[in-house]
Amino acid sequence: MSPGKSGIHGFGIFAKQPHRAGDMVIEYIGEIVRPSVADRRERFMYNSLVGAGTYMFRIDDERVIDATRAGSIAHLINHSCEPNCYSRVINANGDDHIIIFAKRDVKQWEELTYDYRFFSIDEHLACCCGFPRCRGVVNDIVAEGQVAKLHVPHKDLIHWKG
Ligand SMILES: C[S@@+](CC[C@H](N)C(=O)[O-])C[C@H]1O[C@@H](n2cnc3c(N)ncnc32)[C@H](O)[C@@H]1O
Repeated sequence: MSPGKSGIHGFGIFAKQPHRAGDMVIEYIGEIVRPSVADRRERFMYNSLVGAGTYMFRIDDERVIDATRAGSIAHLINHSCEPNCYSRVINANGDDHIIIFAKRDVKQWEELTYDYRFFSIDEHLACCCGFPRCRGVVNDIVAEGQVAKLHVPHKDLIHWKG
């Protein structure tokens, strides 16, 4: 794998060798922190770095991998709504690992991508993947829709019957 200028955003990661569907491609490595720590770092430290993206991978509600200052080049993999890779949490000997697998056969020098399923009901990140089925945002709009249904606007409570 090799970093290079991406057609999607900034720098991305390109396959030096072809991969077969299902191959393990790379592990996403970094420092494991609580979501509150990741939020603070993003807001007060990383947002001020010129041209920096977000190098955070949310494992679950309690753990985020911060790959900004430590980790593998996997942190440069861009998002696509029609990706050639996907991520999975794999438990080995009691430790969780984020592994990026090939979703289909990947040709040499293709840019590697996965679906970030970025979750935020406050912030929408416009997607530049350029694929025909691009949903327009990097966000996971299905999950957001489910959470949004649980949020009843205050004005609706006046006539709310439960
Ligand atoms: C982990 S970085 C990926 C590497 C990034 N391209 C760079 O040069 O630093 C994640 C950031 O890249 C940008 N990004 C990745 N995929 C994107 C996409 N499909 N559309 C728009 N921005 C994207 C967003 O700013 C996101 O926060």
